[in-house]
Amino acid sequence: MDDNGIGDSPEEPKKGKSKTPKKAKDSVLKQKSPAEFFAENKNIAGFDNPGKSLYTTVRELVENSLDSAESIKVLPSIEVTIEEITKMNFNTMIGLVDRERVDTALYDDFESAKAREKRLAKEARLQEIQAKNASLGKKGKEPSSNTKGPKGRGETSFFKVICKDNGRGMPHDDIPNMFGRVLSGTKYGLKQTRGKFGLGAKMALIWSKMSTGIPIEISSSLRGQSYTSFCRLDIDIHQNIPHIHLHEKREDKEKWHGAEIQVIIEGNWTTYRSKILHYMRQMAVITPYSEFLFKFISGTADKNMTIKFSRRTDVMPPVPLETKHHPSAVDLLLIKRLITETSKPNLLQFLQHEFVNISKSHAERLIGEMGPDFSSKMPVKSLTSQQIVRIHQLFRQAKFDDPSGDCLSPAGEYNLRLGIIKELQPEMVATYAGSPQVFEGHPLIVEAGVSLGGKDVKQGVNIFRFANRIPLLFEQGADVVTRTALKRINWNNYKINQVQDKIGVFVSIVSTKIPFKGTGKEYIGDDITEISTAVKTSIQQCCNQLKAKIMKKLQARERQDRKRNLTRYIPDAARAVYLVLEEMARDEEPKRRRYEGKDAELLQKVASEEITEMTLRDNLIQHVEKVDYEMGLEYATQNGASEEPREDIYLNSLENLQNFIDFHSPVFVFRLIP
Ligand SMILES: Nc1ncnc2c1ncn2[C@@H]1O[C@H](COP(=O)(O)OP(=O)(O)OP(=O)(O)O)[C@@H](O)[C@H]1O
Repeated sequence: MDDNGIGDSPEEPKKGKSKTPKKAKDSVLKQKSPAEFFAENKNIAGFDNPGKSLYTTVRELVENSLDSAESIKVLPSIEVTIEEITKMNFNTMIGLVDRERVDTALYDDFESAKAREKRLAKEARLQEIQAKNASLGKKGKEPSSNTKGPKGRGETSFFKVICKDNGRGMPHDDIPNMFGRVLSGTKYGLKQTRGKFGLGAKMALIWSKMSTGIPIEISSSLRGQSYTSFCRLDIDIHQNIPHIHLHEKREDKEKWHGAEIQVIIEGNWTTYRSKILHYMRQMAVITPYSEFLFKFISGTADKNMTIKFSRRTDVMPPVPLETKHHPSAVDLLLIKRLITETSKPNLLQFLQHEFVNISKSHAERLIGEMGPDFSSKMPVKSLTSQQIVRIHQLFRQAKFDDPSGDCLSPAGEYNLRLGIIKELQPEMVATYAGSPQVFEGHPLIVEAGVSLGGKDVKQGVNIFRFANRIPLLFEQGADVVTRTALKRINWNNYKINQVQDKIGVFVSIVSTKIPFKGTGKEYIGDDITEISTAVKTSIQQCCNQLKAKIMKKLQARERQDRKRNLTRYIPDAARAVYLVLEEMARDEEPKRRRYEGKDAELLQKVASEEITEMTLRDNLIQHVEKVDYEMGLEYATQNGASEEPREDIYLNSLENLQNFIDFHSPVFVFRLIP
């Protein structure tokens, strides 16, 4: 067996074992395996083109690593390396001799002399503009990739992607199926996880098979295991089974637990570099308890990069719990499956234990409602198809309490706020965690953050979307968060200027079922009222908090302006008043009006220069200070504060067994870890 696995013909599946039924000679009917289907329609899983495939591969591997570390409550430490492989190295890897081009015009990136001349002229013009901009201190646009050279697919090249984590690892015998059988995974239960379909890692493998033909390599070790599993495999697309090249146990010298996956694929770093970096950055925002080390290695030193996203907190959100189905969310097929799988002997226990929100007495009432053919003690496995339909109909019509959000693990306001502050350093930020909602029987929690100002934030609304703690970067326009933020929030109402202010909108949705459009997990549609309403409410709640702060700021500024204006007129006013008083004090006796009491005393003091222009000026300044202070106090009192403006702090409920306490305030969330 050679080392790279290419050209191996290991453990060929036995012929005639295919499940495809024999077909009549003239039949045109064909079957497709899931692997074949996804290989032919890889765009629906986010593998649209080489660049996007590189992005999706990184994403799938990182998300698996996070799921894995979080599942054993270990703070994730993840290393992602993308190594560019030149065509020559790639050919050497697979044992292909590099060949010089002979007929250059045969190639897609061939450039005629005329086209070359035109391109060079364009480049020269661009360079001139850039030099001009640079001399004026302006930041010019980066040249677009198509001005760099002749057109063509030449931009794409090969990459080794390695993702190493400190997670759970995988059982030795399960590895081939986990990576080499489409639609196999450990996350199918009713639980909030990033992975769901049992597809992502296999798609990376299918793409490597399609683009480079080099198998995937997996190293893994379970906690406390004395060896490391190593597996090199590819996939038999036609039969949807793993094609194992090497599967062995190796000595684990480091006592490491986790997984390291290596895949060699075609990709495009130039066009997807910023998306990949954005993804890593946003992942760091939503999982500040993780540590990521991202490396890009290439033959060109100035392209290389190492970015460390440090851990900002040691507290992870609690591990999401597996839950049972809600009666309103099951279909006939699912009820039948639950009946087949249940260990409960009778109908009463089946209803009571296999679903949420059905107590014993409730189950008895439901059975009574099903009719005389049903009884509590009847064996659940004896139910006929018609009887199951009756149960299904009743589940549809009866009312049940909503599922609770206890099984969910939202990012938490603390993490969200920490991430926003770390990432954007805004001038103001507000966060809000909504109460659990329900969509088709699945609990759902929406959390939001709205920030104003900050570094590297564009004017207008900047949207950051997360679902089950995955950043969503594509299909932004159609997403429920974008639509809600741009169309259903009247920013003016909150004293925020939608066009001029730098607004950051962060929305994180967690659920046991995120209704993504497509398997690519790129966006959540805008057609689910429960979700769009919850998103709108959460953003509005943040805006309300911001409005209070903005109003305070505006009022403070108004006060300052008023004070500044009054102070500006004091010297003129003091001089004018003093001149009048001086005139009055100097008037000759007969002409002089008689002044009495305080007036006479004042004029006397002016005449004796006990009161001068400066005295008036000082008194006016003191008066303005006094009025300003009184107005400030009055405002603070109106707003519920006695002396200094005060803000409420409250304690979170301790019921859900989290070993920390959050102090919430409009200006901060403070986490106390006992
Ligand atoms: N780094 C890892 N550590 C531990 N287990 C892993 C790792 N990567 C993959 N697995 C296992 O392999 C299974 C298949 O992974 P795959 O990415 O194909 O699907 P998924 O994560 O279950 O779902 P999705 O297609 O939605 O991402 C996972 O369910 C998990 O059990």
